[in-house]
Amino acid sequence: MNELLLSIQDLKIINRSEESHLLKKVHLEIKKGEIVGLIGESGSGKSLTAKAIMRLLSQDLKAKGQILFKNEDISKWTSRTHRKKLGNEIGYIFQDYRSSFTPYIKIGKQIVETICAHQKIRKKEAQDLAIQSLHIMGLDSKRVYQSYSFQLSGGQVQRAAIAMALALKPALLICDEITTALDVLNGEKVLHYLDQLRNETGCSVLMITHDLTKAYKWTDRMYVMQQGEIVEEGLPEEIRCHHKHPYTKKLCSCLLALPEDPSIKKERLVTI
Ligand SMILES: Nc1ncnc2c1ncn2[C@@H]1O[C@H](COP(=O)(O)OP(=O)(O)OP(=O)(O)O)[C@@H](O)[C@H]1O
Repeated sequence: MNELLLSIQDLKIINRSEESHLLKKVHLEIKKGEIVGLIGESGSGKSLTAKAIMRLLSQDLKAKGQILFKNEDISKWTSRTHRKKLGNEIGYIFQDYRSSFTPYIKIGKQIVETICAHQKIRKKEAQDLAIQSLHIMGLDSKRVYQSYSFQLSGGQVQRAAIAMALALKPALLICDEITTALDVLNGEKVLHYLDQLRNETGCSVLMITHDLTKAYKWTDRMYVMQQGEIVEEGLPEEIRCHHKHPYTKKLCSCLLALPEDPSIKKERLVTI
């Protein structure tokens, strides 16, 4: 678990038109096989960090600094290499999961096309892989395969989008708020599957979330972001119990209940 997969050093993102700094100084590292959490309030720069890793920033934004993936400077990738790496090596599950699918093409067809675009695989094998991935996500795989995205609930589309990203078994999976559209049970199932996938394939995960409880439970290490800067980094237990930054303290104090905290039940009993 020691080999470095991704290293972000001194990342700054500038809005060209306003000359404002959206990201000020971001340092972040992900080792092979690690699940790393990126937490912070809305607008703090979590998705911009993810888009910078994917080189998917809009034209009006300019990135400075260095991002190394498997020791390669991603800014030096040609467009062809970039296209090859996306999906295959770096998977992204968007916060806006509905945009993962074109509404007028069936889900199954889109997953198969994505698999075939990235892997040398026969269509039949890609179809089987698509069905299998949908099934693993707890979906009625055959029905979802034959459906258009507008025929499914938000949570079902979200899980189909996750299935599509996971089918490619990328080395790094960036998950941007992937459980927000899911109910508690399905959210837990998805995170459990991610953990299982990491154990089986050794892939790494960058888990962007507002949900501190989920980050505590499922990540190996966490970064806390505020107003375009990483203000704290540590193991989940360190962030939870020995945080140093006032912003982390504020975040943690908003938590009503954390699992495995024996004092919580007691307090609740007293209140009741
Ligand atoms: N294309 C853009 N042009 C100008 N500003 C942008 C652009 N994209 C994002 N921003 C701004 O950059 C800041 C960080 O946005 P980002 O989407 O990274 O936040 P976030 O931490 O992911 O928030 P949330 O949790 O709400 O998704 C915000 O103030 C946002 O308005």
